[in-house]
Amino acid sequence: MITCEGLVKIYKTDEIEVVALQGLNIQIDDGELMAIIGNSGSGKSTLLNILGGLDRPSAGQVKVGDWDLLKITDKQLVDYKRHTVGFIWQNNARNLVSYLTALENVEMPMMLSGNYDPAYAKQLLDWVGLSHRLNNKLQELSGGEQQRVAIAISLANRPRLLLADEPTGSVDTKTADMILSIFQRLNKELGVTIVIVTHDMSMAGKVGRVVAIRDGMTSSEFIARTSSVSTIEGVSTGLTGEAHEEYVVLDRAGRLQVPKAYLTALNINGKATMEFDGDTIMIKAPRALPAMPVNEEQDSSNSRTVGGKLK
Ligand SMILES: Nc1ncnc2c1ncn2[C@@H]1O[C@H](COP(=O)(O)OP(=O)(O)OP(=O)(O)O)[C@@H](O)[C@H]1O
Repeated sequence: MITCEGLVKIYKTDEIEVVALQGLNIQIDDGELMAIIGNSGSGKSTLLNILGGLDRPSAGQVKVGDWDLLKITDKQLVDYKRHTVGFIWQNNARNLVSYLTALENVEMPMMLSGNYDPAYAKQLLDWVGLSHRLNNKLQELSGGEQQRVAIAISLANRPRLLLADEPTGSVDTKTADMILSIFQRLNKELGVTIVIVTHDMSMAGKVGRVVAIRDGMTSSEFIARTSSVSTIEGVSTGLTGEAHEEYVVLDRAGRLQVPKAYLTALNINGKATMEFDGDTIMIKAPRALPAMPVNEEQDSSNSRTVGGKLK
């Protein structure tokens, strides 16, 4: 469904250029429910905004279904945003109108896109567990309920791809769990592909695949299996090794990102040696250069040797 290869995003502000994505590769399958994690500033939201058509890539390849988001025209982008992709933000006020009811909020985007379908609007609210709140105004709903309305709205135009940026960022654990189970249900019943950007490691741990982004590139991947406690750069991810296996990501040219903590621990800076013993690849700090041979006779007379020759 989604292919990004060598994806680059550069923000230019006055004289400063920020490289938010520097050659990112990621593949997301049709019907997948997956999460993207990474430290603040690693480029998660930038990636999501590009996939959602809210921001333009600078270079590289980014395809969603049949759409090429690097080459897409402004007119096509409107169509893409209206029909292919749905968005959920942490701050759900962006999606909702407080003086309308939950049902009206879901119906509104349907009307705007010419696909008014009140039965489907009710069905969506039922799926997110709000069939008893259809006619309540948004301001009468709790934060968690409003977030569930936002999920229903994001699906109003039957998108194939749902992008969620910190969807559980402002709700309690119980509501976060409920939101995740709604995602699981929608993914299963509608087959919609769901990409969640999150800091919430417990949420990440409950999806099939987690991709970690570091410095604007994909660094490692965690694939669900059945078991160990994993860490990324010494920070516990909350992804239990019992449930996830960690893989380092290699691009097509064989490049990989080595965590900064490992490089610092080995004092590797700029260069390293790599050895292959038929089974394992070892990356080591370069060996110290062999000491120059010293001519004792000359040494005692305080002369220096260079390459074994007297100077
Ligand atoms: N509109 C912008 N103009 C300039 N720089 C930007 C802009 N948006 C993001 N950046 C920069 O790009 C980098 C990546 O930002 P991004 O918001 O994608 O990170 P993030 O991983 O989502 O962080 P967070 O978890 O804090 O939201 C950061 O250095 C950020 O300062």
